Amino acid sequence: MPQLCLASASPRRRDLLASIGVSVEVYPCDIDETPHAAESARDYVVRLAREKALTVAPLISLPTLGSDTAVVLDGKILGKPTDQHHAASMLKALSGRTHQVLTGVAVSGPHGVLTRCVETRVTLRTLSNVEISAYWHTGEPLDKAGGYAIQGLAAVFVASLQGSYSAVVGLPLYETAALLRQQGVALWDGKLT
Ligand SMILES: Cc1cn([C@H]2C[C@H](O)[C@@H](COP(=O)(O)OP(=O)(O)OP(=O)(O)O)O2)c(=O)[nH]c1=O
Repeated sequence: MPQLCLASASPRRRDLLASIGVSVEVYPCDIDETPHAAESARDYVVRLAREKALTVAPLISLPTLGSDTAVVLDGKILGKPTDQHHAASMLKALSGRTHQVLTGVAVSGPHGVLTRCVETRVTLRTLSNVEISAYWHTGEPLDKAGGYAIQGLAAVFVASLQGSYSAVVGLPLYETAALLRQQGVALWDGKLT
């Protein structure tokens, strides 16, 4: 029996929830992800997480989770790369520097919509043009914010991380578990705490 509806097409989010024992029913939802004028990156990821959850919530009688992950450099949101040139320009900008990864999570349920925003700081080592080009041809950057996947081949680029590794992959598990408990979703540690 599913415990939660996951309003997401991301296999990473489903796998992360499975890793803490939460079974989900997946309802992918496609919303407009254009940032609003003068919207902060934190407001942006929380708004999208909330919109994803609320688009799907009326369709199913389970608590519903939406999430959004954005890579932010110097206050600018870097989305998913549209082509090789775009991916290369993002990785060149991130090379040798520290950026933020912001992940918004929203869980709708009996207590309304509860949200969190988790910030992680990631430092990439200096990347050569040859590496950036070779990385594009692995196919990994295409559906990832900022054009890299920390859980994949790009792990060799990541010099350090401060914050939540799972949030960078798409869902901050510690904070998500707290939201799920507040909405009455039973987690494996529920009777032990
Ligand atoms: C930085 C980084 C991002 N990502 C992913 C997480 C997110 O899935 C994706 C950012 O896009 P999102 O719009 O957050 O999510 P999505 O389009 O994959 O799924 P949905 O909107 O249906 O929920 O980038 C990684 O997998 N690894 C990384 O290291």
